Amino acid sequence: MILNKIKMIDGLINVRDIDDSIIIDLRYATENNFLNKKIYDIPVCVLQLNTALKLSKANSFAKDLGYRLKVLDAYRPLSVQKIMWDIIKNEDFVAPYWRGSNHNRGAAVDVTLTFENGDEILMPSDYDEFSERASINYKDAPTIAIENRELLSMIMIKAGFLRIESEWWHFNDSEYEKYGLYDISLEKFI
Ligand SMILES: C[C@@H](N)C(=O)N[C@H](C)C(=O)O
Ligand SMILES: [Zn+2]
Repeated sequence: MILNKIKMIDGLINVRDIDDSIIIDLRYATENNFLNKKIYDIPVCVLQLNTALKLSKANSFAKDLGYRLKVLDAYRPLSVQKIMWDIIKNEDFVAPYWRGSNHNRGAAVDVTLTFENGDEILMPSDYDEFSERASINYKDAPTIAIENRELLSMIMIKAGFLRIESEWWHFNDSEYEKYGLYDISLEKFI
């Protein structure tokens, strides 16, 4: 990887430029999401360079254990945060656009784990299932699902991320405060 050859805008880069072994399935670039609406024009996974390097490290840890990381969301332009907020308007599930989300900084990722063949492992809830089952404290799920949730958390924390209480799939870069909120279109990164 030659870092000075990578296209970078405000510290943000295309994750594919540093690691092509991470599975990327940006759900908001499809209709397979809680809005049933495609709100990203193109499926480009963008993060702050240092956040992307941490994610790559997490993917290596996962591979050492026989798994792979699958990214469900990464950098989200601020104007898309407003679209989401206008539909949901519930701070438990969507950060208000005037405060911004760590996704708008390119310093948060939504991830799960897959087996080596790419099949997702069982978790206590679906992605973006906004219920008590999404909480990292939810205990009334099959033991294997709880173990899988904790394995994902162990991998991400070891790589430099922090978890949040309400969503098992969401991880903030521990250094998210270094970054601003951006409204750069995903197309700029291809
Ligand atoms: C919408 C959901 N995937 C999400 O990202 N929620 C958090 C709270 C956010 O908007 O930052
Ligand atoms: Zn998230």
